[in-house]
Amino acid sequence: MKKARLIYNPTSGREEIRRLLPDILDRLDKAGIETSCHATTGEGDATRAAAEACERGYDIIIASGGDGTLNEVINGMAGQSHLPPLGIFPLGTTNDFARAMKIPKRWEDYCDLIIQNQTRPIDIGKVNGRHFINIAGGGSLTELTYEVPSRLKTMIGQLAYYVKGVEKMVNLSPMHLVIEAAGHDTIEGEFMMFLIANSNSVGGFEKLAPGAEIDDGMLDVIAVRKCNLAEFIRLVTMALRGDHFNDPHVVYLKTPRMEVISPNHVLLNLDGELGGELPGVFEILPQHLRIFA
Ligand SMILES: Nc1ncnc2c1ncn2[C@@H]1O[C@H](COP(=O)(O)OP(=O)(O)OP(=O)(O)O)[C@@H](O)[C@H]1O
Repeated sequence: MKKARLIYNPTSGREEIRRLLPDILDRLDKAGIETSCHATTGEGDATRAAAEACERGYDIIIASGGDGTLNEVINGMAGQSHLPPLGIFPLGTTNDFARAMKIPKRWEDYCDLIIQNQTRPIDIGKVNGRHFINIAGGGSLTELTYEVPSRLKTMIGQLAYYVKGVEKMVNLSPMHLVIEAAGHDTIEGEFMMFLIANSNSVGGFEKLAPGAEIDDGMLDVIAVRKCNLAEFIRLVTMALRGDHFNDPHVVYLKTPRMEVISPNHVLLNLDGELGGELPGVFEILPQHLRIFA
């Protein structure tokens, strides 16, 4: 019998996990996967629970929640000597990573993937001792993901981000950045935002970093040079179609390692959560984890 640890955020998304849990446990159990659960209690708890599950030698870890919960779980796992494969039930408001990995929406189908032990290796991003699985970024617009209150997300879902996004866009301000990426010349200037993608699905923009592959050992960097609000909105609409790469405001590069410094106070967003601030050394941990996908 295999042993799995299911770490779930009971408050994620529309709180569906409470209803699904007995059926998930039953399906796994019947297939020989004995699963115990840990319900998270607040910030940082999923990280502690995931680290403990590695230390206790579980065969499988499963994270249930949104991108925030997933980020906490991989932060508990990264660097552990015993690294079991990770399953993901994407039950948050935003599930960018699961979308990028084409994780089945039906929980039954995903249980079957776990039961069949279908895994693939994935890279993990790291900056200043913290990890991200999908995306890192900086600039005032990227702050919106942690400014949206959880209650509002439970009530109106993705719409909560659009409401806040419009509010933030009106107040966009540039920052000065020096970007030193391995294999590239130094880039310096005024920027509105920068994003560092590990997968190709970011904030619902599936064509933002089409070249980003989850296991290529590379970070895909997209930085937007200073522009006015009208130009920025035009860029966002171009990004929806994947046409933004030809715009002179957009810097795009691939690198395994990059240092970013700024004289401004720039907060970092890691998978939608607040993740410290610049300066930052971003690097990739190639094929560090295996996920069921
Ligand atoms: N019991 C809890 N009560 C309140 N907050 C919690 C609890 N457990 C975990 N959290 C916090 O909730 C945060 C966000 O959760 P999560 O990402 O799973 O889903 P979400 O809020 O639906 O939306 P999103 O996917 O957009 O982040 C986590 O980073 C975690 O710190």
